[in-house]
Amino acid sequence: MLEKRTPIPVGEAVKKIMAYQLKGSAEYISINESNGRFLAEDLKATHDVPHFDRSPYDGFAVRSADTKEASMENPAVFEVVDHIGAGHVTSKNIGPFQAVRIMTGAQMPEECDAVVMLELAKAYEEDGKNFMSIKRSYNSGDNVSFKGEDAKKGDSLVKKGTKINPGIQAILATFGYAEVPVAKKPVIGLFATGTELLEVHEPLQPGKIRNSNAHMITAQIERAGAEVIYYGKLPDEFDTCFDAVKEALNSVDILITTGGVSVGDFDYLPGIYEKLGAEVLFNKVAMRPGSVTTVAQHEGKLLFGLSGNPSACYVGFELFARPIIRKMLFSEKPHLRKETAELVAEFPKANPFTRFVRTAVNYSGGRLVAAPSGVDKSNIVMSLAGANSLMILPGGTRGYGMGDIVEVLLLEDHEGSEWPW
Ligand SMILES: Nc1nc2c(c(=O)[nH]1)N[C@H]1C(S)=C(S)[C@@H](COP(=O)(O)OP(=O)(O)OC[C@H]3O[C@@H](n4cnc5c(N)ncnc54)[C@H](O)[C@@H]3O)O[C@H]1N2
Ligand code: MOO
Ligand SMILES: [Mg+2]
Repeated sequence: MLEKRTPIPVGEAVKKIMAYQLKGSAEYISINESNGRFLAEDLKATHDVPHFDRSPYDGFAVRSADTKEASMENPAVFEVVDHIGAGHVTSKNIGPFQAVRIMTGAQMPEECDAVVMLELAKAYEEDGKNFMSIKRSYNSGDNVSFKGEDAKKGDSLVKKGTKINPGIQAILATFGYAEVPVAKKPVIGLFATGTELLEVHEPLQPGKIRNSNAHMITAQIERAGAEVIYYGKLPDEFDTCFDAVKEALNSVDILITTGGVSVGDFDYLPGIYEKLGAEVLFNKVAMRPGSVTTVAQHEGKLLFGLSGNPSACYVGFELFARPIIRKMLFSEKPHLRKETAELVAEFPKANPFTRFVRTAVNYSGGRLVAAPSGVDKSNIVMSLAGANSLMILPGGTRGYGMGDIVEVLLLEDHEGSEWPW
């Protein structure tokens, strides 16, 4: 007899998954490989930056007290007793009315407390000695880049769980992280099920289609920050699928399958979970697409049975698999970021289910506007290409139209949200 499934709200389904404390772990990798990875520790300043006072200009380091009387009519004259570029430190003691020709980035001589830009000084030579004169006065600290101006030792800089970007690369290098503590990428196994599936290089045959889900989900897993082991496609045969799933579970943190999860005669995933003795957390969600998304837990591992229908598969991954992956990457905001946008399309028909419409959001005159990125059906592939977001249209008694303010979940954002439901 056909089993009756009870749909649960999206938020409840996500909560059940997040209750599984799949633990992330850390590893050290070369800074050269760390861009795009997720920090496994808070970053703190381990020393002042810069760690010495330095010149921010090419110019002359002076003692500001010696400049006090300088004016257009009465220039102050300095003997230039040394000449240093960045990386060099003067060994001279700088006395009254002496200066050091200093280049950007070079350490300030101890006695000097101001820098005159080259353009504002007149340099000349007399009797084999170097001099320069200035026509204005300087205050202590003028044109000095002070120790600790960029960061003070102990400052909190970047939070654990943040995705490493080019700016964070600069910080890591500044503090000498040749090896960077990052979250180990969770290992996600992937099977695409379906006797109808052809590999990407195979010519079309009657009744068969190319396996697009495997490539799509692989890219989604990578976008989420995890590592994928693609085990290939499986025919709709119970024993073959059961053995493959059981075996793969030994080597992965999470196992994702696509297809075979609904109520069809060749939809074997529900039977496979049962034979495994896995605990099914839910097998129906009150949403479209992706209503058949099923998640089970077996010996501390999660099994995601995503729909075979491409758009349903895509949405199921983003709402349910992405957050647990991000959690294993130490994110405090593992869910998709939610924003509001103005709808620039018509959805006149009321729908009983909450819909997640593949959407392109864009800025227009300072506002965020949302338009569907193609046909809104779960078996559609083409609308996925232009989707940078999922528009949430709650189920109810009315449709939605131009100008309505809707909520959107951003797919390519790196901030995330703590809990959008
Ligand atoms: N009687 C009912 N039939 C269906 C129901 C239902 O509630 N009662 N739910 C429908 C909904 S909603 C969805 S979504 C699909 C889910 O189907 P499955 O997850 O079991 O997936 P399959 O049956 O294996 O395939 C569905 C569809 O997707 C195509 N597919 C599968 N794998 C791939 C792939 N790797 N790449 C591209 N396309 C793929 C497959 O050929 C089918 O067309 O069930 C409805 N039916
Ligand atoms: O609900 Mo199915 O899971 O739309 O696509
Ligand atoms: Mg099916």
